[in-house]
Amino acid sequence: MQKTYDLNVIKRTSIITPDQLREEFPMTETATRTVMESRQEIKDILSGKDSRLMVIAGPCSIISHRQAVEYGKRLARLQEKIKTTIKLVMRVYFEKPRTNVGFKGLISDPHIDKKTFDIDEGLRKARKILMDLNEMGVAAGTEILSQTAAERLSGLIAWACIGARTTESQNHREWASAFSMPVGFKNGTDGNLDTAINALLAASSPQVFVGNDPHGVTSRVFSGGNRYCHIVLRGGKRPNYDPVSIAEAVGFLSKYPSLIQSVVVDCSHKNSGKDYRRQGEVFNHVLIQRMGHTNGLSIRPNKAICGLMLESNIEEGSQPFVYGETRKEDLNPFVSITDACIGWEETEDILLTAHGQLQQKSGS
Ligand SMILES: O=C[C@H](O)[C@H](O)COP(=O)(O)O
Ligand SMILES: C=C(OP(=O)(O)O)C(=O)O
Repeated sequence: MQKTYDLNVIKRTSIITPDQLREEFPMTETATRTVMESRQEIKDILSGKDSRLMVIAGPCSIISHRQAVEYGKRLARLQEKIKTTIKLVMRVYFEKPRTNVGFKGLISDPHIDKKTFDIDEGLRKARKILMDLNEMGVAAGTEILSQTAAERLSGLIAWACIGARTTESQNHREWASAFSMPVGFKNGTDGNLDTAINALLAASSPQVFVGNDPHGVTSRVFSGGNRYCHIVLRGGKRPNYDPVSIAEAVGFLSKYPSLIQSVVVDCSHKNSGKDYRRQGEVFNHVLIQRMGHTNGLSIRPNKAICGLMLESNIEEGSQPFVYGETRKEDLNPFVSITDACIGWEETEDILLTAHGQLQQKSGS
């Protein structure tokens, strides 16, 4: 018989199972504490029990252990200084959803050579980075793009995000309904809010879907529904961090009282017009909306704004990178090879200033 399937498959190789990876990098008490406490803090912020602001800050993509740990150390020191007003979560993004083609992140290609695609090594690197960050007390946030990564790493994640390109995907909504951590859904790439609201409705409901058990065996999964799914505004055809757009999102959410009524605003992507230098301006604009009347301006506080996201790296901007041509050894690990980011100094400045303002506001 002529073969009718797999005609475009060149080869298959097996990958490490969730159990095997967890055995190689077992949880520690400190890491467990970081994950569980951070998840609870984030849940409390989302539901309004904790009045602090959540800020998810970190590189567009993680490209090395050295970069992740160096950024994490700085974030941990900063967290100590601003912990009374801001809960920091580090962007630890190992999977990049591309508009068409390109580097898909450290898990897909840890040697960044467009040749080896050593996914086992990528998963090991990712788990080691997450272990080390959690050991340092840094809460990790990541985009979940594949079920494979979710099943192997989710125990180390405090906050997860479903990106603009996958918010409409039924599979991603199903996985989110089973996740143990709060999950943000971005609005669609065109700015569509319906997609994100439908995602929240689906992910907060119990679901039955096909997944894998800890040994990697295909199984039916029965999920309970995730009560802590929320919307992340990232702009689309136009930015959506202005008061009218945020009011529109909050108004839309209010039709579904069982959903989280707070929103997180991504200062990057289409909210900054993909110009990293504008992130600080977007951040401050949203902070004023959240705090309300400040410096003589008459603005009502918008408590529905519970979080902000910054794409920030150790050094600002991005570096020249041609996937498959630029050698990993020639890359500066502290500069982005995907979206351009603000640098550490600016990040620290934005967050310390915000802390000062929030402190002043709560004291007034
Ligand atoms: O945050 C990252 C990018 O915006 C996203 O992965 C899309 O990137 P691309 O349009 O360069 O493929
Ligand atoms: C890809 C990202 O964002 P978005 O889904 O909003 O494009 C990201 O945050 O890295």
